[in-house]
Amino acid sequence: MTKTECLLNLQQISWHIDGRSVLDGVDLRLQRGEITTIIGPNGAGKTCLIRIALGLLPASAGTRWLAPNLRIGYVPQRFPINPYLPLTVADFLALPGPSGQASRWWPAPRQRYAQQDILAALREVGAEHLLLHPALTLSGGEQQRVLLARALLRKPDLLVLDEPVQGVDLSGQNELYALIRRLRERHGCGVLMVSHDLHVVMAATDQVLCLNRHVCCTGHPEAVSQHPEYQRLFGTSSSRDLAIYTHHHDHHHSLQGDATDCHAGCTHD
Ligand SMILES: Nc1ncnc2c1ncn2[C@@H]1O[C@H](COP(=O)(O)OP(=O)(O)OP(=O)(O)O)[C@@H](O)[C@H]1O
Repeated sequence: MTKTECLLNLQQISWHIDGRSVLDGVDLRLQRGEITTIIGPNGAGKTCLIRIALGLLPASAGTRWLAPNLRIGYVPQRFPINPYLPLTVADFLALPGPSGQASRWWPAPRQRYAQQDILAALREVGAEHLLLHPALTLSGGEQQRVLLARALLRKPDLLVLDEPVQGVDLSGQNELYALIRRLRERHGCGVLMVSHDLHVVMAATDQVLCLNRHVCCTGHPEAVSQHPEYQRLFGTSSSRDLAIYTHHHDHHHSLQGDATDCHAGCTHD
């Protein structure tokens, strides 16, 4: 595994619907081992961009490149379970998952997951105790852990999460982001996620892409929070409040995340 291995490269992606431009000329590049978070206001095109990255939505223009044989684990915004199906968490995780590409004529082949893999995935996300719970009665944070376990069963090179902390309280959000960081380290995967504001992701992400139909700004979260486009979208108070979430160090970052004035004794914590 190399740190600079590119997993996903979207170039000049545009998407139009009903004569309306939803995404316009968006670039996004993600490396193995890196966490990139897409932020932006409601309707900014975050979910559409994720769906284009996943290949679920064809772009109107631009190119999408994935590393060969890339395995993607996807954690959707909502729990994809029919309310009339009384599944336990174990039943849900045992549903066969795709194990290859769909062709024009045939759906993707599916694979069954072994019991020990299901248990290991649940253990990894701290949700082993939920094995026999009815899937539909889980809390927001429990649902996200179970969906993460499901994504891990694919042994992903790239984890894609659409608003993973939606409906989760603040301490639960911090726990979930810490879990995502641990999974990135343990599996050496890349992570692409959507979030609504930079506040909670500040300490959890390497790169931020601030989207509002086009890319407003992109780079290290600290640098993005100072960018005029970010402040115009989220207000200047939002970047002031970020100070409490910032990790402490004694140098600054460029938009690319490089330390601009790092000296021999400077520190990160
Ligand atoms: N299938 C579709 N048909 C028509 N319009 C669509 C379709 N899918 C998305 N849109 C529109 O595209 C825009 C961007 O939607 P998207 O779901 O990507 O926004 P978002 O940034 O994820 O928003 P939110 O933060 O509210 O989840 C919205 O105005 C939405 O109504």
